[in-house]
Amino acid sequence: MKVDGKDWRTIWVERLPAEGEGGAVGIIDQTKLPHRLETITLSTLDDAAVAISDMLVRGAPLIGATAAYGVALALRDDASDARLSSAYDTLYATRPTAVNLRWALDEMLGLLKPLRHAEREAAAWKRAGEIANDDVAINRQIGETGLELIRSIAATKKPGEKVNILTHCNAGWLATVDWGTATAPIYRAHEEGIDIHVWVDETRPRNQGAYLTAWELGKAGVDHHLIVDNTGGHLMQHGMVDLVIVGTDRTTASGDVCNKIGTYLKALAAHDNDVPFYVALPSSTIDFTIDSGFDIPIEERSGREVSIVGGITAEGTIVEVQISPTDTPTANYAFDVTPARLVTGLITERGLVSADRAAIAERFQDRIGNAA
Ligand SMILES: CSC[C@H]1O[C@H](OP(=O)(O)O)[C@H](O)[C@@H]1O
Repeated sequence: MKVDGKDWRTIWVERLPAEGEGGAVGIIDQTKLPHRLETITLSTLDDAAVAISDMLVRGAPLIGATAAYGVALALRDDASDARLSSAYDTLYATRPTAVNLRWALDEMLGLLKPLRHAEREAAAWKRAGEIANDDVAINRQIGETGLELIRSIAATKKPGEKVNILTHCNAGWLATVDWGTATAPIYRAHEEGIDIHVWVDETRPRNQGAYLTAWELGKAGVDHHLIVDNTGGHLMQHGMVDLVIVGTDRTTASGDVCNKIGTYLKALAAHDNDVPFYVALPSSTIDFTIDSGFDIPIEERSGREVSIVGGITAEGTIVEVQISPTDTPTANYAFDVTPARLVTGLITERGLVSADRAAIAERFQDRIGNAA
């Protein structure tokens, strides 16, 4: 995506492995946004694992791509079965909810295991690059699918009226290699000159909406307003939301959607106010091995994320402040599950799909066969 005239991806190859020197990838350090656009270099397996667990990179597709490169980085000096297995386990343990992590690691292991050790490192870098490039193409296609949805709503508007879209957390290009999932239709509609406006949920406690989505949309010139998480229901009651589009970290074979905490409450409000509630996702985010969303592991993160917020002072200093009493106990569930019955449809790289087992199976039959 363009930022101040420069094309960016969230992750890129800085150096392919050459004689005696290992490869390296660059990432945007998303913990520094929106006030600093900083990059860092990952040159080891542990660099990649920490980048995922500490959320320097986050978002299901980007987690998958980073893990794929993490496997490639791991094979620099040792491409043995034991090293491959330990790399898988190290990366798999970083975060439990986004299924793209498992999908990418299974892709890498399935490719590399049968190869001779001497062939593995180069093959890993090649496959990781394909996963990253495929993500960009798939998200672009998700954008085309969602664009038709937005276009159909725009056709019902009077001149000067905007299509109002609400999104939760960050399912933007920062959550993927590029384009995003929920934002891909937004960016395509913006490119097509459709008059859109986005309500951006701040998305406590890590504020991916305030820190990341607001930054993305601002840089892209998309009209938007940042709102506190509890505003969405009020807006929907007053006809101020035409469409909700969110991302997902794992969607089941029956269409249950696991996404950032608070998504379920938005879906309830949308259902109660007859607002279309869509989920944008690549098929790599569908877990074909489970039906119930309640079988998805829900990450619990440090309570520090609840009681402390980061920001910038008037002098431009990045600070963190404690918002609760220092001894206040906290609970920090990072995701929730929206049952398929509350999902209007899935915006995928293969078009719109109903959030039900039969429709998903029909559209992705070829993927089911490969499921673990
Ligand atoms: C396109 S996946 C975006 C998805 O990932 C976010 O979670 P996190 O920032 O914790 O990785 C959030 O659930 C987004 O909807």
